[in-house]
Amino acid sequence: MYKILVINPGSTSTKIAVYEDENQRLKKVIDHDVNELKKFKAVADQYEFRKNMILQFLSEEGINLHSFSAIIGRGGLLRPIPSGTYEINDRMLEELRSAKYGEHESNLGALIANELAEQIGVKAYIADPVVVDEMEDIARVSGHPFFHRKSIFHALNQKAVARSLSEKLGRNYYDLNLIVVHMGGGISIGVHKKGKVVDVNNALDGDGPFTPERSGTLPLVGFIDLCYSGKYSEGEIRKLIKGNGGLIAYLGTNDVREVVKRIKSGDKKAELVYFGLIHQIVKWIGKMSAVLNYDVDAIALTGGMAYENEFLVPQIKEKVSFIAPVYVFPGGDEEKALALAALRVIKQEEPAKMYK
Ligand SMILES: Nc1ncnc2c1ncn2[C@@H]1O[C@H](COP(=O)(O)OP(=O)(O)O)[C@@H](O)[C@H]1O
Ligand SMILES: CCCC(=O)OP(=O)(O)O
Repeated sequence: MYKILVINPGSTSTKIAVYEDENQRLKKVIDHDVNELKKFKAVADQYEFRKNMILQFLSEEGINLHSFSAIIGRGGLLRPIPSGTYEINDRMLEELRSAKYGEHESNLGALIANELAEQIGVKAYIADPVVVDEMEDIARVSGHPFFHRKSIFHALNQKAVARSLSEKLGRNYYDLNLIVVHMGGGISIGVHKKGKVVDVNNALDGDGPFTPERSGTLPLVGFIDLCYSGKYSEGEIRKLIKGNGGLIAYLGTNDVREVVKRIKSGDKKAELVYFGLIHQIVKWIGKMSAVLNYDVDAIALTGGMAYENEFLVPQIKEKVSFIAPVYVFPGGDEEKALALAALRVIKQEEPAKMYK
């Protein structure tokens, strides 16, 4: 029996799971309050905070770190790479520590997994990091040669949910055209064309619908005016795109449950903003369906927001069901996907890829 520790840091939560072979024994989702995370200037500064939460969870559950056969973390911002399971190496660690390809909480997954694995002398891995790139060249054209559209998204959960959906449909993932909508701290809408994510919004860098904590695509000229207004530092402007954008900017919270509560108590501003967010998600589903010539076999809704059944799921279903049937995978399958990825490698069913 192999015992796997799964570490999944997201922008609004830390998820931890313990697997014994294919079976989930424990899982904990720790939601982070916006004000709690505000204390940290850079994502790397959250390292000890998030690591200690994981160690505290293990200690509360009476689990000895030495009992694990391997540790796997969510993979962060590296150079664009193919889907797969990667053994954590020095190059990867160095690039994540220095945020060479940018800052996101998923960068902490490999760093924490590596430190804990070293302590107990086992291997550490990541799988399907946020930089998995299967985009068609036509989707990279941005509108100006200075800029290229990039594939940065919830690759791990998008792939896991797409496979689960294919199974549910009794079809092969490589024969299907799917739209997968991951709605978490970031939101990505992926076009899965016969097993490849050929187009997706860059969920991190101001592209796509706004989110609980990101601005998504903004009106460009207004944005340039703001950059040159002298009112904001570069850091503040970057934060306005990621961290302090979206629901946080409008309503001061990244918690969709809190927004729903406010709407139900008659808060009209919360209603307008939240319905505006749903409106943007719907527009992106339509736009991405066009990439598939509207030949879409199914649409999947997933991520933490897909638990929201009062407004979000019904409104999206009402507006896009005519394109294809909508299936809901609340939360998603990230921890299971990570555990299975580690198991395939340690059982030698698949070789670990090397990040170069
Ligand atoms: N049961 C729920 N009902 C409504 N919204 C939820 C629920 N659980 C989580 N969310 C919302 O989902 C978002 C976080 O999604 P999640 O996939 O956990 O994100 P991340 O991995 O980026 O931290 C938050 O806005 C949170 O409020
Ligand atoms: C970096 C893209 C993936 C992403 O946005 O993840 P979170 O929703 O966990 O922030």
